[in-house]
Amino acid sequence: MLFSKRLREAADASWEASFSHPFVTGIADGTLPLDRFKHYVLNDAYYLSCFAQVQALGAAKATDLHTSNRMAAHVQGTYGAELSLHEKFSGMLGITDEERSSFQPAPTAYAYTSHMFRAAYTGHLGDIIAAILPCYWLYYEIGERLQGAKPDEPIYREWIAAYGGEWFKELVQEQIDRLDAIADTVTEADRERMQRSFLISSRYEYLFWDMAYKKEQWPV
Ligand SMILES: Cc1ncc(C[n+]2csc(CCO)c2C)c(N)n1
Repeated sequence: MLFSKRLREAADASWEASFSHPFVTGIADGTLPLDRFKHYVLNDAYYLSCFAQVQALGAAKATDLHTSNRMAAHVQGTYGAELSLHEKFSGMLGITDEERSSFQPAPTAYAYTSHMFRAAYTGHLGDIIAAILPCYWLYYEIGERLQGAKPDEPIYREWIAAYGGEWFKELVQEQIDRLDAIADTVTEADRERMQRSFLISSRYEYLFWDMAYKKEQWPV
């Protein structure tokens, strides 16, 4: 069985929990209150800037020039996503420069990005791909599921459109193929560590919706 298939099956319960989380279903039917989406956007901007750094560490840890180049190209893709997130959604949601500059990540955003940095600094490229793949792949599956949805709220229609489409599918498949190729060359202990990391990221993806839905803050 392909390593990626083994991971996808192991993560199924937490992915199903993401699909049915009220934040996700609330985007699809347009009932999600905008203040919760704004909490998501602010934390996601922080998440994306860390994600790009982790991808760049992947470029540095790659052992051939082609892979370094592709990982660096993915950094640029994340930058593009971050820019449109800031530009489109900040205007639509009335996020001010002050709000952005004084923003501090909520506990879950901080913990999830710390998990990815841990994989990046302590592991090899396979550990990095394992930690960042749920981000690509889960959003692709959510994008597919939400394609038929036409919420009244234009922001949510934009969000749904961002994760549908062929360009995104190709990026996701590229990282899945990269993970499977690396998995063939490493030890079983490496594969087990990569699987654990993939599962932790999958659980954090669920917690990220929950963080936004509950407008999670630091307790003190
Ligand atoms: C918490 C969280 N998880 C996943 C994504 C989606 N995402 C972020 S970067 C990237 C790769 C290239 O753009 C993808 C798919 C998100 N935005 N926020």
